[in-house]
Amino acid sequence: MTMGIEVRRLTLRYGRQRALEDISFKLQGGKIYGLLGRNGSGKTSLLSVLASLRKQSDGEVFIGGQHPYENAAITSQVCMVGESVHFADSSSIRDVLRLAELCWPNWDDQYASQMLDMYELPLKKRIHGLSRGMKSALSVTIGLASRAPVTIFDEAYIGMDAPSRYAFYDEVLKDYMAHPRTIILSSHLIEEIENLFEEVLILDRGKLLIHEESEAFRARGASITGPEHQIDDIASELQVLNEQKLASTKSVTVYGELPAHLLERIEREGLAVGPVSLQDLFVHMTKKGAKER
Ligand SMILES: Nc1ncnc2c1ncn2[C@@H]1O[C@H](COP(=O)(O)OP(=O)(O)OP(=O)(O)O)[C@@H](O)[C@H]1O
Repeated sequence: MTMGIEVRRLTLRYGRQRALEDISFKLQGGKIYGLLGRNGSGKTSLLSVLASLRKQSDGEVFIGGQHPYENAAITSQVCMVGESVHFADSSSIRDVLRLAELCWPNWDDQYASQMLDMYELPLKKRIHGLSRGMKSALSVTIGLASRAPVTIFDEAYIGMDAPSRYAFYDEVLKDYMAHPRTIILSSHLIEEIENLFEEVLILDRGKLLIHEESEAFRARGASITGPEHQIDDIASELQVLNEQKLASTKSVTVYGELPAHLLERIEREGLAVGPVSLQDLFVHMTKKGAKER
């Protein structure tokens, strides 16, 4: 079962501090979405509103066509997990699983046990005895085993070591193929995870900067390298995100479709054109001083 999400003119304030400002987007659902943004850009705030952990100050949110806040029919269909689980320290992993089973009707206990075996987490272990990485592993286990139609991982895997994270990425894809649903992953480890994203949303200082299919977004970025004067001339017609110079050679990262006459010129003059990673696009677009698009 998949559920779409629609956000209309969403604003969230904490007292006088505005964390999200006039955000609108529509997610068709049944896809893996990446939510990116620098520290403090509003990712957790947005995800908390989607998971009904907070109520927006203005605007509307629809999940499966309904307002989710204090709506049990929807909140039981949404599971958001963060870096560690919010259960009493004295609870055992077994207690946590029993609670999770009560929260999410699609909970798959057998699958949760498989995940716990994979992460070598014994059921009798108590939360206070778990390392940071183990708490993350328990968190992602809950997220995946919830089989919630909207499953949200807010930096949930950040505390895990690289082999555990890669095992999680594999598991997300496998489980999503077997049980298609709407999965949202927020992450700072973009290079590791970007191949999972079908669509990407980028928040910048509380505003939605980009919402696009990942491939289309990546395809808009290019790096062009060659002699400085030629590159400067070409770049003057393009939106330049970044420049690097080494002796008389210059490389620019540009954003936007390259017009045919520039492509011809680049080929004629033997300049090098290469792709730009999603991470590089993100870094250049959200760095301090980057122009608002
Ligand atoms: N409980 C709160 N009370 C007041 N301000 C808050 C609260 N939670 C977040 N904020 C502020 O709201 C803004 C967005 O924070 P949020 O945690 O949503 O960002 P984030 O993108 O998840 O950041 P990070 O990547 O660092 O986790 C920040 O300016 C933050 O200081």
